[in-house]
Amino acid sequence: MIVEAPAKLNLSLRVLRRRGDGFHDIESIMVRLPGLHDELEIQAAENDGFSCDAPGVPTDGSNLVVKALNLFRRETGSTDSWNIRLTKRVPHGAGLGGGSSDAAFTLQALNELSGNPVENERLLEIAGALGSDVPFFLGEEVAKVSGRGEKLAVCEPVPAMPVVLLKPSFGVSTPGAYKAWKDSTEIPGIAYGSQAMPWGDLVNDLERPVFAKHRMLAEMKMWLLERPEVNAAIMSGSGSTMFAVLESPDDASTVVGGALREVDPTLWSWSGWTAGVR
Ligand SMILES: C[C@@](CO)(OP(=O)(O)O)[C@H](O)COP(=O)(O)OP(=O)(O)OC[C@H]1O[C@@H](n2ccc(N)nc2=O)[C@H](O)[C@@H]1O
Ligand SMILES: Nc1ncnc2c1ncn2[C@@H]1O[C@H](COP(=O)(O)OP(=O)(O)O)[C@@H](O)[C@H]1O
Repeated sequence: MIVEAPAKLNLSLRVLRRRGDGFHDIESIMVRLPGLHDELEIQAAENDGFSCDAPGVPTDGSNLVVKALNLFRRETGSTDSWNIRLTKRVPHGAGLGGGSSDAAFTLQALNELSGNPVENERLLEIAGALGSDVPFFLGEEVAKVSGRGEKLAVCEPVPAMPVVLLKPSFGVSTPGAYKAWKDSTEIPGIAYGSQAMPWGDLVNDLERPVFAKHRMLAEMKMWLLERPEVNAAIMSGSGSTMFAVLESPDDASTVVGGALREVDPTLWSWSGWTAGVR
């Protein structure tokens, strides 16, 4: 079976409080990016096998795909062997949820290939044990999430938006971003406030700690906001991807070209649509 595991964007991300268990309560509107996805090839085999083509992504038991397989086995008591090949297209440490998506779609595919022994509700619980972002990928294309991110609620429809993604060569550690949130301060002159969109507000409370550590992300945001083609610009999740909502999809190459010339010639970029009603 070949499965596509799409990336996500956080259109809004509010950090409410630090909890006793070390996690933070959040509220976030998350959308899938249907055009940007990893690929998982999962086949029954004589012996277990796992490979991943991306340097820097672990291929041992710490890979979220392997963790998902192990949890699925523990849940079902199955001793079946699987060969899993992961082709990464979503950059990691990027705030795009690539690893979480891989985990969710591995769980879903294993369940399907095994004749659906695990009920949906339970699959969502297992997903939550793998990571706060994992349940989202088992739900709708757009959702309002809360708790540490594992509670899903149906969201008012969000229109699909043309976006460009710009990711510098470095990644950002999610635990590090949350840890620095409480005591972080704003850089003067940088716009952190909500950006009103017809469907709601675009905002990210993790910009404050992450920009304090990576000033170039704050500068990239301001550069994007100055472009006439850009309606709004914000960081996704804990970064390091910045995304811009465009006036028109035809503007993508102008914005990406300008960013490569004027901001960072090594930027990774992607343009396409978010999920939603077009
Ligand atoms: C910030 C977000 C926004 O969608 O995405 P990414 O930037 O990672 O894509 C998520 O909250 C990331 O979720 P996820 O990547 O699944 O995090 P987890 O594996 O559950 O947690 C990793 C670590 O991040 C911190 N963490 C995570 C989620 C949360 N609500 N509060 C936290 O404090 C904790 O220190 C935790 O040990
Ligand atoms: N299948 C996977 N894909 C990507 N990263 C993974 C995977 N499994 C484990 N990881 C580890 O998780 C880290 C965060 O990856 P990822 O979920 O893609 O980023 P983000 O938290 O920015 O959404 C990576 O740097 C890597 O070390």
